[in-house]
Amino acid sequence: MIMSILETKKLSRSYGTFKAVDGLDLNIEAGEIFALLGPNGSGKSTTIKMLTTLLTPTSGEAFINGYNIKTRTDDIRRIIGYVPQMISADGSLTAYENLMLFAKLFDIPRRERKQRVEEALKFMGLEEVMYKLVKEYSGGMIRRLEIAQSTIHRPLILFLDEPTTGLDPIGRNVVWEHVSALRKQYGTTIIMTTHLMEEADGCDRIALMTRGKLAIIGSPKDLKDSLKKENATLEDVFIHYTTDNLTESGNNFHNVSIERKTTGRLG
Ligand SMILES: Nc1ncnc2c1ncn2[C@@H]1O[C@H](COP(=O)(O)OP(=O)(O)OP(=O)(O)O)[C@@H](O)[C@H]1O
Repeated sequence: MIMSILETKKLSRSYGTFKAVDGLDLNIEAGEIFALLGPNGSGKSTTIKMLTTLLTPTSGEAFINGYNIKTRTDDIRRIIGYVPQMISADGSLTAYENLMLFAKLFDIPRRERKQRVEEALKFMGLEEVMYKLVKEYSGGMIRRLEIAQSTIHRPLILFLDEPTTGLDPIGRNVVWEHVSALRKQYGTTIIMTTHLMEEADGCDRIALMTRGKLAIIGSPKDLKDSLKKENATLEDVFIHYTTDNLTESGNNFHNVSIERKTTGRLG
C-alpha cells in the first residue's frame, strides 16, 4: 500500500459563519508536485495555512507524515517548508545573511551552517550574487532565495503559495526549474497554489477548489478528459467547474434575456 504523506479528512475552516474551507478530503503521495487551483476566495490559502499549522481547523482532521496537525505542530514544522505569498526575505541583508538566519532558526548545527547555506544558494542558482543586498534582486531571484530559506532544513514537503505571481515568463521558468530539481534531488513533495493554468498543467495532480469545496481532483489529463470535449484545455476545465450554473446566479437566463432585449430597443 502506498502511504500518503498528507491526508485530510473533512478539513474545514470558518471565519464567523462563513465556510472558507468546507469538508476537504485530500490524499497526497510522497514526491508529488500537487497544485491547488481555484478562483479568488475559493479557500486555497486557508487550506495551506491550516496544513502549515498557522491556522487551526474549525473541524475535520489532517495528518502530515502521520502527525496530526492539531496536536503535533512542532513535529510538523520540522518537516515542512513554507513560502508565503508575501515577501519573506529581508531586503536590507545579503542572501547569505538571510539564509544564515534561517539556518539558525532551524537549528542547523553551527559547524555545518556555512556549508549548508552555500549549498542551498548554489542549488537555487544564487551563488554569484550571495553577497549582494536582496533589495537589488529581481523578483525571480527573491523567490529562489525564499525557496532556499524554506528548504535549508531539507523538508519532506514544501508549500508554495503562488510562487511565481508577478514574475515574467523567464523568471517563472527558472523558479519552476529549481522547484522540479528539489523534487528530483531530494524527493521533496511540492504543494502549491497557483492561478496560472500553464503552471498547474506541469504538476502531477491538481485539486480544483470552488467555494471551499473540492470540485475535481486528478492529473491534468484526467481533468481535461472529464469534459469529454476534443482538445479541452485546463482553462476549459476551470471555467466548467467553477462558473456558476446560470440558473443559480443572480444573472440567470431570464434576467439576461430581458436585459438584452432592453439593450436592443435602446440601440
Ligand atoms: N482572516 C479572515 N477573516 C475573514 N475572512 C477571511 C479571512 N481570510 C480569508 N477569508 C475569506 O475566506 C475565503 C477564502 O480565502 P482564501 O484566501 O483562502 O482564498 P484563496 O483561494 O487563497 O484566494 P486568492 O486566490 O485570492 O488568494 C475568502 O472569501 C476570504 O475573503
